[in-house]
Amino acid sequence: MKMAVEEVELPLIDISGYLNPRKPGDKEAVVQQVRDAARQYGFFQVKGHGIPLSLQRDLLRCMDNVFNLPKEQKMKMSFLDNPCRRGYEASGMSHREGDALPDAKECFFVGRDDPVVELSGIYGPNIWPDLPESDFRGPVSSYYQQTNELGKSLWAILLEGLDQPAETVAKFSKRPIVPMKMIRYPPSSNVAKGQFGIGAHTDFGGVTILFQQPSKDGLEVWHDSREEWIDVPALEDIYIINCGDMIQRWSGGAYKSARHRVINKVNGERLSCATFWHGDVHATNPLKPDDPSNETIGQLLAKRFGNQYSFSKELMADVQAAA
Ligand SMILES: O=C(O)CCC(=O)C(=O)O
Ligand SMILES: [Fe+2]
Repeated sequence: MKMAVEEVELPLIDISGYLNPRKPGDKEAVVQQVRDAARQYGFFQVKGHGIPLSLQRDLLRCMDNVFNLPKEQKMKMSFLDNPCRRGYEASGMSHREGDALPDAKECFFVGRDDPVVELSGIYGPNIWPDLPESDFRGPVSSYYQQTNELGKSLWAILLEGLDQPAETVAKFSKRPIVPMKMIRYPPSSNVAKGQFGIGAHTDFGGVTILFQQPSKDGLEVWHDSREEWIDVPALEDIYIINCGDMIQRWSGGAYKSARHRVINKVNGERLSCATFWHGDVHATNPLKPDDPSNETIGQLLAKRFGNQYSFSKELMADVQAAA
């Protein structure tokens, strides 16, 4: 393993100047910092994001509540039995190429809560654990809404950084696909040698909004030109934002989709929650509106998850037929 000569830190950007500008130039300053970070790292830390600390703490409590349910109760909510891949994923169920062992993490997925299943489960209802409203569904739903809004604002900032009007985001946010994944990593002492909390990967799509349990370090981001992993601290009220493969592709490589992984560094469990803001299923690259060969978000999604889920052929047919 290569030793770092000097510690590199991801840029920390206060985006409140964009969300609530007080004077001329506030928005532009944020756009510029985000553009630089997305170009250089594909990842950055964010404060001034507007998500209340009390809601973040509620979310942690809800994650504890669902993951502490008995194993049989969790397995009854298995995402493999759910038409929309919502619900529980047990430890050891996802395996990344090149890794000796499957990921140690367990997850719980929610998404847009639509009443009926559509498009092979791209849209549809969530599954909720049998817990009082205030111990899961209520706070999780509010948190989901808030990160949804934040995702849209971040997209607007990223688009402005590519000399697009912020309104361009409206072209692909009528009914955006926004899966949210709550994650629990086992204590480092329970993880086998060679096993990662989550193995090295890039995120598939648009903007990822990552919440980490304060002081539970573990995330590492690959820095291409330095050829080393950068440690990302888990700090209270600081979000980690990154660009997925679709953004890298759409921006012609201007913004990076960086590889990252999690090795739980602490002795206790580590909680995190990632919201993946992709966009409308039939939307194409808003930066090249006239390119007829552009794939839709739904097609890219079906392709990427082709080898992971059996439903994917059906999904591909559905997104094609409806396009
Ligand atoms: O838990 C984390 O800190 C990162 C999770 C992640 O990279 C993912 O779910 O794609
Ligand atoms: Fe990721």
